[in-house]
Amino acid sequence: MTVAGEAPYDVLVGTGLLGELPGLLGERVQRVLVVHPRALAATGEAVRDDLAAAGYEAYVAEVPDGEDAKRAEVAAFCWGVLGQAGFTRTDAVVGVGGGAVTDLAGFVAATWLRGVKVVQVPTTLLAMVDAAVGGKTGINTKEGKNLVGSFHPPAGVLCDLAALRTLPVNDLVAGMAEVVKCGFIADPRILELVEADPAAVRDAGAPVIRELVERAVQVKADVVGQDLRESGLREILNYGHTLGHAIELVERYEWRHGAAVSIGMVYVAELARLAGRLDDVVVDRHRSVLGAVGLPLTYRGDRWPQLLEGMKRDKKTRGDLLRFVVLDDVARPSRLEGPDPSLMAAAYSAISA
Ligand SMILES: NC(=O)c1ccc[n+]([C@@H]2O[C@H](COP(=O)([O-])OP(=O)(O)OC[C@H]3O[C@@H](n4cnc5c(N)ncnc54)[C@H](O)[C@@H]3O)[C@@H](O)[C@H]2O)c1
Ligand SMILES: O=C(O)C(=O)C[C@@H](O)[C@H](O)[C@H](O)COP(=O)(O)O
Ligand SMILES: [Zn+2]
Repeated sequence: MTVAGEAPYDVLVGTGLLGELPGLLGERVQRVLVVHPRALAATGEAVRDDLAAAGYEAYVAEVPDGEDAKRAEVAAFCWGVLGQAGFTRTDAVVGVGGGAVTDLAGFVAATWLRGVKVVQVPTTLLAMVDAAVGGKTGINTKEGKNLVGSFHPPAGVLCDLAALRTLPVNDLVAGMAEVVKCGFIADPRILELVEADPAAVRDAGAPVIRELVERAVQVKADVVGQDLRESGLREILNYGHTLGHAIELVERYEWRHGAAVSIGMVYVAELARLAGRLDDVVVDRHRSVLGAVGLPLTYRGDRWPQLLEGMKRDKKTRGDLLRFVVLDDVARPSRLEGPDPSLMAAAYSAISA
């Protein structure tokens, strides 16, 4: 499918797609840096070798696994490789990995010479349906998630479903949180598919995975195609992330993003219920769908002050005004601005373990 915008690009979903990479890189590219995590060293090197065989001057930058990749020091390491190899504005970066690496690779591409091309090759479910698509790039700081970054859309995205075969089940399940998010904010068919066979969605080889990926990517593409820079509509993709990112911060980035977002969605559903915006049936559906997939629904009850502090740094906050994406119903996202502190605390009590 194609993502609309100033420079439209394709997101390819299928198996055995790596041969499409030169086509997505386009005509003038001479040098390519493949950024990959340590866990995917063999894949990263194979992509580098394929590119070299196709005539590119190809390099690799091996970076740490998971959130450890999203640090300024790691971006600086990648800039060093680009500088040493003499990358110019017609050269390119390829991100091969999960969302942490595609966020980093996108950020490195966005900042090198003020912007060079990036093609994303996501290898986790979460990166396929969310992180690699849409051009949000970034790194963390000790104060919060993704606090440094830019909007830098890729030139193309290759979702090769074969990569999911080696993904640990807990990472597959974490990716399902963003898939379910797309179900709640825009495409209820996703919820029906998950509800019909929750066990299947924990199996990377199940046929339903492809439809779920395609549907979630379509939701994301529709949104970012209209609002790349998050001036309004795009905020709906942040459903569950206000508390979710605060949990990640409190947990020192040791939690999976999807697990934190799952709790964040249950929290904000409870908040919407308490604000009189969402009925019990939809709130309960959050718990049943996310729980059936194996995602967490509760969080420790003794962390409210830290979480509140973390939520103040959410990018949807304006001045002192906390803002949440809430649902008025399934597929009817809306905003809740500056909720009463007692309401926010009560919603926290409702999700406390
Ligand atoms: N830019 C966006 O729009 C956006 C959207 C959603 C999430 N994100 C970001 O994405 C990150 C989470 O991404 P994630 O869930 O993919 O986690 P991740 O990138 O941390 O990957 C999880 C683990 O799986 C390993 N891995 C990756 N592919 C593998 C494979 N095929 N087989 C075996 N192991 C593999 C990684 O090395 C890592 O250890 C967070 O930093 C989040 O903030 C960004
Ligand atoms: O693409 C978006 O926009 C999103 O909000 C998708 C989220 O799933 C993703 O985690 C994103 O990185 C969060 O962005 P942030 O602006 O809240 O840091
Ligand atoms: Zn997310």
